[in-house]
Amino acid sequence: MEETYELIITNGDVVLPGEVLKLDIGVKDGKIAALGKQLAAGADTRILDAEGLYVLPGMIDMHVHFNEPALGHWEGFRTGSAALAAGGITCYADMPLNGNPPTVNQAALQLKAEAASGNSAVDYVLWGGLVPGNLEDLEHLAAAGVTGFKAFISNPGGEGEGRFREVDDDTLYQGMKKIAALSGILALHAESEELTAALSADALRSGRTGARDFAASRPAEAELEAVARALLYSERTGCRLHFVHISTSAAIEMIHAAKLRGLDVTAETCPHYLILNEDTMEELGPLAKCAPPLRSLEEQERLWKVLADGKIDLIASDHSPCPTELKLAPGLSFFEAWGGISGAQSSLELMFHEGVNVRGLPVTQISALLSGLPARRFGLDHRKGSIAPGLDADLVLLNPDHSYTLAAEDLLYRHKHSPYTGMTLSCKVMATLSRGTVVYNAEQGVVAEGGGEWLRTYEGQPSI
Ligand SMILES: NC(=O)NC(NC(N)=O)C(=O)[O-]
Ligand SMILES: [Zn+2]
Ligand SMILES: [Zn+2]
Repeated sequence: MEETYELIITNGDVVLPGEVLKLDIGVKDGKIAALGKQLAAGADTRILDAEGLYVLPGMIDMHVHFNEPALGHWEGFRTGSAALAAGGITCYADMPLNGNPPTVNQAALQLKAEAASGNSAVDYVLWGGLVPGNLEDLEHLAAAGVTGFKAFISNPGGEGEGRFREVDDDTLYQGMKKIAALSGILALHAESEELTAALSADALRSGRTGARDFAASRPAEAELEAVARALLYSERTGCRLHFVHISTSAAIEMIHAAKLRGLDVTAETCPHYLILNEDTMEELGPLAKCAPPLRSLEEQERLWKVLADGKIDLIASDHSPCPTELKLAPGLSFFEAWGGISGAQSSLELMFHEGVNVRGLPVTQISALLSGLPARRFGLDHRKGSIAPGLDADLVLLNPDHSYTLAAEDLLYRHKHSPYTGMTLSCKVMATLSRGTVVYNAEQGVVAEGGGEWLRTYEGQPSI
C-alpha cells in the first residue's frame, strides 16, 4: 500500500545537515516520514507550499528563564512559549532560577512541571540546579528527568531567602564529582564572584554607575578566570561541562583547546553578544544589560570569527525577562536595573539576518548551531534537531528575503521590551510546526497552544 501523509510540505529549500535541497517533506503521525521529489498526496493530505522559503529544523533554545512558579507575572510558559513558537523555536530548556522555588529539589521540579504542563506551545526540557546544600538532591532530580544541572559561579541576583545561590568552590567541586558519577552534565554561568563583587562595590562606592561602568565591573578576566577554574575541575572530576553565554573569543579559545585535549566541554554564546556591543548598551540603557556584559565592537567581531571557525558549539537566547519597570523605571541606575535580556523571539531571525544574509555564512552552519548541535549535546537528537525521516516534524518556514522592522506589538512574551525593537531584519519566520502541527503562522499568530510536552532527557537517555 502507498504511504499516505497527513501533510506534505512542497517546494521548499530544505536545510539538511551539510546541504540544502529542494525536496518535499512527508509528515505522518507528527514525524517526518519521507523526504523526496514529488511525494504522492492522498485524499486527506494537507499541502503546505513553501516555494521561496527555507524549511529548517526548529531551533532548540537551551537557555530560557520562565518565571513560574510564583513569578508568572514576569513570564509564564504560555506567553514565553508563544514567543518562542513565533520565533521558530520548537524546543527549549527552562533554567532552574527566577521562579520560586528555584528548581533545586524534586518537589520544586514537580511544581515547575505542573506550571508548564498544558501551557507550552512547543516541547521543552527542564534544568535542575546545583546550589550550596543540595548535593543529595541531584540524583533525585536526575531520576525525575532533568536534562542536566545548572550552577552559577557569580551571584545570580534575585531576592528572598529561598533564591537560587551561586556555588562556592567546594560545592562546585563536590557537585561536579557527583554529576560525573551520575553521568550528567553541568551547565555553568562562568564569571568570578570575587572579581565581579569587588569591582561592582568599588564602582558603586565611587558613583560610577553608568553602562560602561557596569561593563568594566565584569571584565573579560572575570569570565576567563572562572572558565579556567571550571575546566580544571572538569578535568579532575570527569564531569561533562557546558558553558552558557560565553561573551569573549578568548574564553571560546580556551574551551576549544580543552576540547582538543579530550575534555567533554562545550560553549554557548547568545545572539546579543554577536549583534550588540558596549555602544548599544550605552544607547539603549538597561534594556541591553546582561551578565556577562556586552563587549566592545572588536570583541563582537572576534566572536563572529571563532563562530565561523566552528569553535562555538551552540547558540541560545538566555531570555531573562522581567516587568519593564525593572529595566526602565525613571531614576533606576544601570547597576540597579534587572540584569538579563528579553529577546527569545528573535534568536533565529537575528542569526539568519546577520549570519547568513549580512555575513554570508552557510545556512547549514547557522542551522547546526541553532538545532543540530544542541540536540546532539543534550540527548535530543533521536527526536529533534534535524530534518530526517523518523524525527519529529518540528519545522520552521523562513522567508530569507522579507524585510520588516521589529515592533513591540510583534512580541508575544509578557513584557514587550527588547533591545531589538526598531531593528530592520531581512528575514521572517512564516510558520512553525511542532510535531507536524502548525503552531504559529505569520498571518494569524499562535494558532495552537498548550500542546508542548516535557521530554525527560537525563544523560541523553530519554525515557519517553
Ligand atoms: N538571574 C538571571 O536570569 N540571570 C541571567 N542574567 C543575565 N544573563 O544577565 C543569567 O543567565 O545569568
Ligand atoms: Zn547566566
Ligand atoms: Zn540565563
